[in-house]
Amino acid sequence: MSSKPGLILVNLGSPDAATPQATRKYLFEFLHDRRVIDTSRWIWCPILHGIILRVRPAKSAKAYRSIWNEPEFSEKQELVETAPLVRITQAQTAGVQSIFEDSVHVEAAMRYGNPSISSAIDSLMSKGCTRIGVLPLYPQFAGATTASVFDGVAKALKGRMDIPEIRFLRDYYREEGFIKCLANSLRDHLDTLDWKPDAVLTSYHGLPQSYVDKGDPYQAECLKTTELLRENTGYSEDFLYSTFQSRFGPKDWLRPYTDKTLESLPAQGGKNVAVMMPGFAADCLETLEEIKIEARDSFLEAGGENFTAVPCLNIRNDHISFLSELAKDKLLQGWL
Ligand SMILES: C=CC1=C(C)c2cc3[nH]c(cc4nc(cc5[nH]c(cc1n2)c(C)c5CCC(=O)O)C(CCC(=O)O)=C4C)c(C)c3C=C
Ligand SMILES: [Fe+2]
Ligand SMILES: [Fe+2]
Repeated sequence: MSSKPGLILVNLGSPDAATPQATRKYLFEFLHDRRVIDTSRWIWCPILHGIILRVRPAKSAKAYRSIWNEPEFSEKQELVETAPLVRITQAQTAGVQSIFEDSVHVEAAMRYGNPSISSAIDSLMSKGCTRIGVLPLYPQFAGATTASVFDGVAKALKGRMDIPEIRFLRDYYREEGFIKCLANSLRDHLDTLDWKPDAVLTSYHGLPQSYVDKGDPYQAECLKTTELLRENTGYSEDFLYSTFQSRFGPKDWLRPYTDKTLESLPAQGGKNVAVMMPGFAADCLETLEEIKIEARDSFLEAGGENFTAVPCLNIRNDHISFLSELAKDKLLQGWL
C-alpha cells in the first residue's frame, strides 16, 4: 500500500469494437446522459429508442471501421483492438506516468464505455491512493463534456463506504503551455507541406446554440483559444478563425459550421486550407473521419485544391510535458 496520489486522465470514450452492436451499447449510454441531451425524457426516449438506436449504430460503426487503425503509431497495425481515442488516451497516460516516474499512479478513463471511471478509481484505491486528481481532457469547459465527467466521478463514488479526496480540473484553454503546444503543432505540420494555406480553420466540436443561450461558457472559451493562438502565431483574424463541426440532430448548433465554411471557401478564393482541432486532445472519429475524410472530400468537390488536417496534440512530447505540468500545478500541489 502507498500514500502516493492518483491521477486520472478522462476522455469521452468510444465503442469497444467497430461493430453495430458495440456502437449501439456505447450510444445508448452516451445519449442517455442529460448533460448531453437536455430534452425531456418523454420526448427524447421514443426518438432515441425508436429511431436513433435503430439507425445510427450501423452508420457510426462503418465510420469507426474506416479509422480504427488511425493514426499509425507503429507497424503492428493488425494488433490494434481499441478505438483511436482510447488508444491515444492510454498512450498519453503512459507518457504522463513516465514523467512522474513512481511518485504518482496514473490511470486512463472514459466517460462512456471502457475503461470506465469506476474501474480507474478501483485500480487507484487498490494501490492505496487516498487522494485523486481528475483531469478531463477537454481544454474548453462544456456542460456536455467536463461537467458530465464530474457527474461520472460522483456516480462512480456513490454508495462506496469510503471515498478518496478528489480534485477536479475545470478547463485549460487559457494555459500558456497549451497555446504553445497548439502553435508548435501547427508550425510543425505546415512545415511538412509543399504548399501554403490561404486559411487555417480552428474547428471545435459543436454544441446546440440553446445550451450557450442558457449559460454554457463553451463557445466563449473556444473563441478565446483561437484568439490566444492568433496572438502567439501572429496570424490575422481573416487567416486563422473558428468554426464548429459535428452537428447532431435538427437543432440550431454553434456557427459558423465547419462543413459549410469549407464548401464556400473555394468560391471566395480559399483553395488551400488547413484545419486544426484545438478542442480535441486526441484524434478520434470526429477528427479522423469527419474532418480528415469527409470534410476533405467536400472541400475538394467544391473546388478546393489542397486540404490538410493538423493532427491533434496526441502524444507529442510537448503535450505530454504540458499535461504533466498542468496536473502537478493544478491537481497534485502539496500531495507530492
Ligand atoms: C447532442 C449530442 C452531442 C453533444 C451535445 C456533443 C458534445 C460534444 N462532444 C464532444 C466530443 C466528442 N464527441 C464525439 C462523438 C459523438 N458526439 C455525439 C453527439 C454529441 N456530442 C455523438 C452521437 C458522437 C458519436 C459518434 C457518432 O455516432 O457520430 C467524439 C468522438 C468519439 C470517438 O469514439 O472517437 C468526441 C471526442 C465535445 C468536445 C462536445 C461538446 C463541446
Ligand atoms: Fe431511454
Ligand atoms: Fe460529441
